[in-house]
Amino acid sequence: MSGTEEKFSLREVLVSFKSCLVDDDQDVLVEHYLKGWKGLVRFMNSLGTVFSFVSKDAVSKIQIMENYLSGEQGERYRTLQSMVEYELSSNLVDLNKRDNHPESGCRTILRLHRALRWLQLFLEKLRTSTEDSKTSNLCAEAYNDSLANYHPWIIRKTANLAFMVLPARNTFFEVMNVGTTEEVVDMLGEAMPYVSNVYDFTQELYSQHNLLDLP
Ligand SMILES: CCCCCCCC/C=C\CCCCCCCC(=O)N[C@@H](COP(=O)(O)O)[C@H](O)/C=C/CCCCCCCCCCCCC
Repeated sequence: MSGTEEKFSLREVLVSFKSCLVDDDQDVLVEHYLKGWKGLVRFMNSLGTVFSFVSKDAVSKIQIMENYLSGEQGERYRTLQSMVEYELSSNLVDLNKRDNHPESGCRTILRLHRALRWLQLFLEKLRTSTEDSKTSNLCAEAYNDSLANYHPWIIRKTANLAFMVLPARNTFFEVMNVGTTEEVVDMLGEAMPYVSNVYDFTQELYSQHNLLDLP
């Protein structure tokens, strides 16, 4: 990582996912949701260029959402609930095939939401891992049980190859900039419920509106 880039901090990511839940966990602030993802992308960038195909995709999806947020209809994109209501009522979502609205907020968030399930599984595996656990195995298991179900063979293959160069658990924990292994494990335990609440809320919202299979 270059000296000018901000260092990853797991604490910051935790704060973002914590602060994106509002109205008694009944809504999610898009700005803070994206901030959480930006922090995670910073972490991934610090792991080297082998993950750049992943971070490029995440960055482009974050950018799509930031453009909506800073656009004329920005207020409609303030929360996930308001975004879904606005885009559906204005016919701005391609429901069956990509057509006039290939980059709707709803489909873009769905891609990140599916990745959040991977993150949830991966963080839990890291939290309960032992000293001899291999991060590459933990990451691959989490991926194959979640996001891989939505990816074509070539992406699954490339992702599984990239996982093989993930650093060892100790190094991985160091890059998180939290402190000792015990402190990392504690912080992961603290972070999990927030990530899960964000995931569960989004899943329920998308399920209610039949948005879980957007093309
Ligand atoms: C506490 C720190 C530990 C964990 C840190 C994790 C950092 C992860 C940061 C970002 C995660 C990646 C987010 C990827 C979003 C992927 C969205 C997606 O599924 N996109 C595909 C579909 O999009 P459309 O074509 O329909 O627009 C797209 O085709 C994907 C392309 C890229 C490949 C995605 C592979 C995903 C692997 C996820 C594991 C990342 C490994 C990071 C290792 C720490």
